[in-house]
Amino acid sequence: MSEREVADERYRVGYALQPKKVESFIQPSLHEYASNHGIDLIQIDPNTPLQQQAPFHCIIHKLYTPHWTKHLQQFSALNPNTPIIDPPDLIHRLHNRLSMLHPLSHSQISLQDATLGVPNQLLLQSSHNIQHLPLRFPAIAKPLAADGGAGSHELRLVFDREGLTALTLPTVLQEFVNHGGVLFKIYVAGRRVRCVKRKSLPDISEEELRTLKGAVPFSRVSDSGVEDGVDSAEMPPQSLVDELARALREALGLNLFNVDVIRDANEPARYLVIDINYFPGYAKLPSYEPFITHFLLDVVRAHSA
Ligand SMILES: O=P(O)(O)O[C@@H]1[C@@H](OP(=O)(O)O)[C@H](OP(=O)(O)O)[C@H](O)[C@H](OP(=O)(O)O)[C@H]1OP(=O)(O)O
Ligand SMILES: Nc1ncnc2c1ncn2[C@@H]1O[C@H](COP(=O)(O)OP(=O)(O)O)[C@@H](O)[C@H]1O
Ligand SMILES: [Mg+2]
Ligand SMILES: [Mg+2]
Repeated sequence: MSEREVADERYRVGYALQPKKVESFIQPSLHEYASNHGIDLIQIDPNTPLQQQAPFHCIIHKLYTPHWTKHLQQFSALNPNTPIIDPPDLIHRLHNRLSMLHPLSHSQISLQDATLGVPNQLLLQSSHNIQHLPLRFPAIAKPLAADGGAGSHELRLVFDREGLTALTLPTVLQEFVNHGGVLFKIYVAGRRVRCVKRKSLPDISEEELRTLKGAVPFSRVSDSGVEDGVDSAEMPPQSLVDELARALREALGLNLFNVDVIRDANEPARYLVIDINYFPGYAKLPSYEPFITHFLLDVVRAHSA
Protein backbone atom coordinates (compact mmCIF):
# COMPACT_ATOMS: atom_id res chain seq x y z
CA MET A 1 0.00 0.00 0.00
CA SER A 2 1.23 3.49 -0.81
CA GLU A 3 2.55 5.61 2.09
CA ARG A 4 0.91 8.60 0.53
CA GLU A 5 -2.44 9.49 2.00
CA VAL A 6 -3.74 12.56 0.28
CA ALA A 7 -6.27 14.19 2.57
CA ASP A 8 -9.37 15.80 1.06
CA GLU A 9 -8.96 19.07 2.91
CA ARG A 10 -5.74 21.08 2.88
CA TYR A 11 -4.58 23.22 5.78
CA ARG A 12 -2.03 26.03 5.66
CA VAL A 13 0.19 26.04 8.76
CA GLY A 14 2.51 29.05 8.91
CA TYR A 15 5.82 28.77 10.72
CA ALA A 16 7.98 31.66 11.93
CA LEU A 17 11.36 30.43 13.14
CA GLN A 18 14.97 31.50 13.09
CA PRO A 19 16.91 30.22 10.05
CA LYS A 20 18.82 27.69 12.19
CA LYS A 21 15.57 26.34 13.59
CA VAL A 22 14.00 26.14 10.11
CA GLU A 23 16.92 24.00 9.07
CA SER A 24 16.71 21.65 12.05
CA PHE A 25 12.93 21.46 12.41
CA ILE A 26 11.43 21.88 8.92
CA GLN A 27 13.22 18.91 7.41
CA PRO A 28 12.16 17.65 3.96
CA SER A 29 10.80 14.53 5.68
CA LEU A 30 8.48 16.67 7.84
CA HIS A 31 7.41 18.77 4.87
CA GLU A 32 6.59 15.65 2.91
CA TYR A 33 4.83 13.77 5.70
CA ALA A 34 2.75 16.82 6.59
CA SER A 35 1.90 17.46 2.95
CA ASN A 36 0.80 13.85 2.47
CA HIS A 37 -1.56 14.33 5.39
CA GLY A 38 -3.14 17.57 4.22
CA ILE A 39 -0.84 20.09 5.93
CA ASP A 40 1.05 22.65 3.85
CA LEU A 41 3.87 24.10 5.92
CA ILE A 42 4.31 27.72 4.84
CA GLN A 43 7.35 29.75 5.83
CA ILE A 44 6.36 33.13 7.26
CA ASP A 45 8.42 36.24 6.61
CA PRO A 46 8.40 37.86 10.05
CA ASN A 47 9.09 41.29 8.55
CA THR A 48 5.96 41.38 6.39
CA PRO A 49 2.51 41.86 7.96
CA LEU A 50 0.93 38.45 8.46
CA GLN A 51 -2.32 39.47 6.84
CA GLN A 52 -0.46 39.81 3.54
CA GLN A 53 0.74 36.20 3.89
CA ALA A 54 -2.64 34.78 4.95
CA PRO A 55 -4.69 32.65 4.93
CA PHE A 56 -3.44 30.41 7.74
CA HIS A 57 -5.31 27.70 9.60
CA CYS A 58 -2.71 27.85 12.37
CA ILE A 59 0.59 29.58 13.14
CA ILE A 60 3.53 28.06 15.00
CA HIS A 61 6.46 30.23 16.01
CA LYS A 62 9.62 30.66 18.07
CA LEU A 63 10.61 34.29 17.60
CA TYR A 64 10.71 36.75 20.43
CA THR A 65 11.24 40.22 18.96
CA PRO A 66 8.70 42.94 19.87
CA HIS A 67 8.25 43.43 16.14
CA TRP A 68 7.11 39.83 15.66
CA THR A 69 4.81 39.96 18.69
CA LYS A 70 3.18 43.06 17.22
CA HIS A 71 2.59 41.31 13.88
CA LEU A 72 0.98 38.41 15.75
CA GLN A 73 -1.27 40.73 17.76
CA GLN A 74 -2.42 42.56 14.64
CA PHE A 75 -3.13 39.29 12.88
CA SER A 76 -5.03 37.87 15.88
CA ALA A 77 -7.20 40.97 16.09
CA LEU A 78 -8.25 40.43 12.47
CA ASN A 79 -8.41 36.62 12.69
CA PRO A 80 -9.48 35.80 16.25
CA ASN A 81 -10.30 32.18 15.37
CA THR A 82 -6.90 31.29 13.96
CA PRO A 83 -4.93 29.39 16.62
CA ILE A 84 -1.54 30.88 17.47
CA ILE A 85 0.65 28.13 18.86
CA ASP A 86 1.42 29.50 21.41
CA PRO A 87 0.49 32.94 22.85
CA PRO A 88 3.70 34.99 23.38
CA ASP A 89 2.76 36.09 26.91
CA LEU A 90 2.44 32.45 28.01
CA ILE A 91 5.68 31.41 26.29
CA HIS A 92 7.33 34.24 28.16
CA ARG A 93 6.97 32.41 31.50
CA LEU A 94 9.40 29.78 30.26
CA HIS A 95 12.05 32.44 29.71
CA ASN A 96 12.71 32.74 33.41
CA ARG A 97 14.08 29.73 35.26
CA LEU A 98 12.04 30.54 38.37
CA SER A 99 8.67 31.19 36.74
CA MET A 100 9.07 28.15 34.48
CA LEU A 101 9.02 25.83 37.51
CA HIS A 102 6.45 27.85 39.42
CA PRO A 103 3.51 25.52 38.70
CA LEU A 104 5.57 22.66 40.16
CA SER A 105 7.23 24.45 43.06
CA HIS A 106 3.86 24.94 44.69
CA SER A 107 2.48 21.48 44.22
CA GLN A 108 3.83 18.01 44.32
CA ILE A 109 2.30 15.49 41.96
CA SER A 110 2.05 12.00 43.46
CA LEU A 111 1.23 9.06 41.29
CA GLN A 112 1.24 5.44 42.40
CA ASP A 113 4.39 5.36 44.51
CA ALA A 114 6.25 8.17 42.71
CA THR A 115 6.48 11.85 43.55
CA LEU A 116 7.30 14.73 41.25
CA GLY A 117 8.71 18.04 42.43
CA VAL A 118 11.59 20.45 41.82
CA PRO A 119 15.03 20.57 43.48
CA ASN A 120 15.46 23.03 46.28
CA GLN A 121 16.42 26.36 44.70
CA LEU A 122 16.64 30.09 45.29
CA LEU A 123 17.44 33.27 43.43
CA LEU A 124 20.87 34.26 44.69
CA GLN A 125 21.18 38.04 44.92
CA SER A 126 23.97 40.28 46.15
CA SER A 127 21.95 40.99 49.30
CA HIS A 128 22.17 37.34 50.40
CA ASN A 129 24.32 36.33 53.33
CA ILE A 130 26.12 33.41 51.72
CA GLN A 131 27.08 32.00 55.12
CA HIS A 132 23.44 31.13 55.78
CA LEU A 133 21.93 29.92 52.55
CA PRO A 134 18.99 27.51 52.96
CA LEU A 135 20.53 25.23 50.32
CA ARG A 136 23.07 22.42 50.24
CA PHE A 137 26.17 22.00 48.07
CA PRO A 138 26.91 20.88 45.43
CA ALA A 139 24.60 23.20 43.57
CA ILE A 140 24.10 24.34 39.99
CA ALA A 141 24.08 28.04 39.13
CA LYS A 142 21.76 28.72 36.19
CA PRO A 143 21.23 32.07 34.46
CA LEU A 144 17.79 33.42 35.37
CA ALA A 145 17.07 34.08 31.68
CA ALA A 146 16.28 30.97 29.64
CA ASP A 147 15.36 32.69 26.41
CA GLY A 148 17.97 31.10 24.17
CA GLY A 149 20.00 34.32 24.35
CA ALA A 150 23.76 34.55 24.79
CA GLY A 151 24.76 32.87 28.02
CA SER A 152 21.37 31.34 28.81
CA HIS A 153 22.83 27.81 28.65
CA GLU A 154 26.02 28.69 30.55
CA LEU A 155 25.68 26.80 33.80
CA ARG A 156 28.14 26.20 36.60
CA LEU A 157 28.57 23.44 39.11
CA VAL A 158 29.25 25.04 42.47
CA PHE A 159 30.93 22.89 45.11
CA ASP A 160 31.19 25.26 48.02
CA ARG A 161 30.57 28.81 49.28
CA GLU A 162 33.82 30.04 47.73
CA GLY A 163 32.45 28.99 44.34
CA LEU A 164 29.63 31.49 44.77
CA THR A 165 32.06 34.37 44.50
CA ALA A 166 32.70 33.45 40.83
CA LEU A 167 29.02 33.91 39.90
CA THR A 168 27.36 36.86 38.23
CA LEU A 169 24.34 37.79 40.31
CA PRO A 170 21.41 37.44 40.36
CA THR A 171 21.48 33.77 39.44
CA VAL A 172 19.32 30.76 40.15
CA LEU A 173 21.05 28.39 42.53
CA GLN A 174 19.63 24.88 42.52
CA GLU A 175 20.72 21.89 44.58
CA PHE A 176 22.51 19.29 42.49
CA VAL A 177 20.73 15.94 42.79
CA ASN A 178 22.63 12.74 41.97
CA HIS A 179 20.58 10.98 39.30
CA GLY A 180 22.76 8.26 37.77
CA GLY A 181 23.81 10.40 34.81
CA VAL A 182 20.48 9.92 33.04
CA LEU A 183 18.04 12.63 32.02
CA PHE A 184 14.50 12.05 30.79
CA LYS A 185 13.21 14.48 28.19
CA ILE A 186 9.46 14.54 27.89
CA TYR A 187 8.38 16.10 24.61
CA VAL A 188 4.86 17.50 24.48
CA ALA A 189 2.91 18.58 21.40
CA GLY A 190 -0.63 19.19 22.61
CA ARG A 191 -2.08 15.91 23.85
CA ARG A 192 0.76 13.98 22.24
CA VAL A 193 3.62 13.02 24.57
CA ARG A 194 6.94 11.18 24.12
CA CYS A 195 9.66 10.48 26.67
CA VAL A 196 13.30 9.75 25.74
CA LYS A 197 16.53 9.23 27.69
CA ARG A 198 19.62 11.38 27.35
CA LYS A 199 23.06 11.53 28.88
CA SER A 200 23.32 13.89 31.85
CA LEU A 201 25.90 15.04 34.40
CA PRO A 202 27.47 12.12 36.31
CA ASP A 203 26.83 11.66 40.02
CA ILE A 204 29.19 13.40 42.45
CA SER A 205 30.44 11.11 45.22
CA GLU A 206 31.05 12.13 48.83
CA GLU A 207 34.75 11.55 48.22
CA GLU A 208 34.81 13.83 45.17
CA LEU A 209 33.00 16.45 47.18
CA ARG A 210 35.86 16.51 49.66
CA THR A 211 38.34 17.39 46.91
CA LEU A 212 36.31 19.47 44.42
CA LYS A 213 36.44 23.17 45.15
CA GLY A 214 34.95 26.37 43.75
CA ALA A 215 32.83 26.42 40.62
CA VAL A 216 33.21 24.85 37.16
CA PRO A 217 31.33 25.86 34.01
CA PHE A 218 29.54 23.38 31.76
CA SER A 219 26.88 23.52 29.07
CA ARG A 220 24.58 21.38 26.91
CA VAL A 221 25.45 18.03 28.50
CA SER A 222 22.42 16.30 27.00
CA ASP A 223 23.63 17.17 23.50
CA SER A 224 26.73 15.04 23.83
CA GLY A 225 25.23 11.70 22.81
CA VAL A 226 23.95 8.54 24.43
CA GLU A 227 26.07 6.48 26.82
CA ASP A 228 25.95 2.93 28.16
CA GLY A 229 24.34 3.72 31.50
CA VAL A 230 21.64 5.59 29.65
CA ASP A 231 20.65 2.60 27.53
CA SER A 232 20.02 0.38 30.54
CA ALA A 233 18.21 2.99 32.65
CA GLU A 234 14.59 2.24 33.41
CA MET A 235 12.08 4.69 31.98
CA PRO A 236 9.75 6.56 34.35
CA PRO A 237 6.25 5.09 34.63
CA GLN A 238 4.12 6.09 31.62
CA SER A 239 1.35 7.27 33.96
CA LEU A 240 3.77 9.73 35.56
CA VAL A 241 4.95 11.01 32.17
CA ASP A 242 1.37 11.47 30.98
CA GLU A 243 0.21 13.15 34.16
CA LEU A 244 3.16 15.54 34.23
CA ALA A 245 2.58 16.51 30.60
CA ARG A 246 -1.13 16.99 31.17
CA ALA A 247 -0.68 19.03 34.36
CA LEU A 248 1.99 21.26 32.82
CA ARG A 249 0.05 21.80 29.62
CA GLU A 250 -2.88 22.94 31.68
CA ALA A 251 -0.87 25.08 34.11
CA LEU A 252 1.30 26.72 31.45
CA GLY A 253 -1.41 26.99 28.78
CA LEU A 254 1.17 25.85 26.21
CA ASN A 255 1.23 23.13 23.57
CA LEU A 256 4.83 22.91 22.38
CA PHE A 257 7.45 22.27 25.04
CA ASN A 258 9.67 19.66 26.60
CA VAL A 259 10.49 18.93 30.22
CA ASP A 260 13.85 17.75 31.60
CA VAL A 261 13.29 15.30 34.44
CA ILE A 262 15.79 13.46 36.64
CA ARG A 263 15.30 10.58 39.12
CA ASP A 264 16.93 10.93 42.52
CA ALA A 265 19.64 8.23 42.75
CA ASN A 266 19.09 7.97 46.51
CA GLU A 267 15.31 7.85 46.32
CA PRO A 268 14.30 6.17 43.05
CA ALA A 269 10.61 7.04 43.32
CA ARG A 270 11.45 10.74 43.53
CA TYR A 271 11.40 12.54 40.17
CA LEU A 272 12.48 16.15 39.79
CA VAL A 273 11.76 18.62 37.02
CA ILE A 274 14.82 20.76 36.31
CA ASP A 275 14.05 22.55 33.03
CA ILE A 276 11.20 23.33 30.65
CA ASN A 277 11.95 24.46 27.09
CA TYR A 278 9.64 26.13 24.63
CA PHE A 279 9.50 24.59 21.11
CA PRO A 280 12.52 22.32 21.66
CA GLY A 281 14.41 20.24 19.13
CA TYR A 282 11.62 17.83 18.17
CA ALA A 283 13.61 16.60 15.18
CA LYS A 284 15.81 14.65 17.63
CA LEU A 285 12.82 12.40 18.36
CA PRO A 286 12.65 9.30 16.20
CA SER A 287 9.58 9.63 13.92
CA TYR A 288 9.01 13.24 14.82
CA GLU A 289 7.23 13.76 11.48
CA PRO A 290 4.01 11.92 12.45
CA PHE A 291 4.28 13.29 16.00
CA ILE A 292 4.21 16.89 14.80
CA THR A 293 1.85 16.35 11.86
CA HIS A 294 -0.82 14.66 13.98
CA PHE A 295 -0.55 17.41 16.57
CA LEU A 296 -1.08 20.02 13.82
CA LEU A 297 -4.04 18.05 12.49
CA ASP A 298 -5.52 17.97 16.01
CA VAL A 299 -5.26 21.78 16.14
CA VAL A 300 -6.60 22.66 12.70
CA ARG A 301 -9.41 20.10 12.83
CA ALA A 302 -10.52 21.32 16.27
CA HIS A 303 -10.75 24.85 14.87
CA SER A 304 -12.48 24.02 11.64
CA ALA A 305 -15.01 21.56 13.07
O1 LIG B 1 18.46 23.03 18.74
P1 LIG B 1 18.17 21.84 19.57
O2 LIG B 1 17.56 20.73 18.79
O3 LIG B 1 19.32 21.40 20.42
O4 LIG B 1 16.98 22.28 20.59
C1 LIG B 1 17.28 23.01 21.74
C2 LIG B 1 16.72 22.27 22.98
O5 LIG B 1 17.29 21.00 23.04
P2 LIG B 1 16.42 19.69 23.37
O6 LIG B 1 15.39 19.50 22.29
O7 LIG B 1 15.75 19.90 24.70
O8 LIG B 1 17.46 18.63 23.38
C3 LIG B 1 17.13 23.07 24.21
O9 LIG B 1 16.78 22.37 25.39
P3 LIG B 1 17.80 22.40 26.69
O10 LIG B 1 17.65 23.77 27.24
O11 LIG B 1 19.17 22.10 26.15
O12 LIG B 1 17.28 21.35 27.63
C4 LIG B 1 16.43 24.43 24.15
O13 LIG B 1 15.03 24.25 24.04
C5 LIG B 1 16.92 25.18 22.92
O14 LIG B 1 16.21 26.39 22.81
P4 LIG B 1 16.77 27.74 23.42
O15 LIG B 1 18.22 27.83 23.00
O16 LIG B 1 16.65 27.59 24.92
O17 LIG B 1 15.85 28.73 22.84
C6 LIG B 1 16.66 24.38 21.65
O18 LIG B 1 17.33 25.10 20.60
P5 LIG B 1 16.64 25.76 19.34
O19 LIG B 1 16.84 24.79 18.22
O20 LIG B 1 15.18 25.97 19.60
O21 LIG B 1 17.38 27.02 19.15
N1 LIG C 1 19.41 20.09 39.91
C1 LIG C 1 20.17 19.37 39.09
N2 LIG C 1 20.77 18.25 39.55
C2 LIG C 1 21.56 17.51 38.73
N3 LIG C 1 21.82 17.81 37.44
C3 LIG C 1 21.24 18.91 36.93
C4 LIG C 1 20.38 19.74 37.72
N4 LIG C 1 19.97 20.77 36.95
C5 LIG C 1 20.54 20.60 35.75
N5 LIG C 1 21.30 19.48 35.71
C6 LIG C 1 22.09 19.01 34.56
O1 LIG C 1 22.46 20.15 33.80
C7 LIG C 1 21.87 20.09 32.49
C8 LIG C 1 21.47 21.48 32.05
O2 LIG C 1 20.57 22.04 32.99
P1 LIG C 1 19.17 22.64 32.52
O3 LIG C 1 18.50 23.22 33.70
O4 LIG C 1 18.43 21.60 31.75
O5 LIG C 1 19.63 23.86 31.58
P2 LIG C 1 19.54 24.10 30.00
O6 LIG C 1 18.36 25.00 29.83
O7 LIG C 1 20.79 24.78 29.60
O8 LIG C 1 19.33 22.77 29.34
C9 LIG C 1 20.71 19.13 32.65
O9 LIG C 1 20.35 18.57 31.41
C10 LIG C 1 21.28 18.12 33.61
O10 LIG C 1 22.21 17.27 32.93
MG1 LIG D 1 17.74 21.42 29.75
MG1 LIG E 1 16.56 24.72 28.83
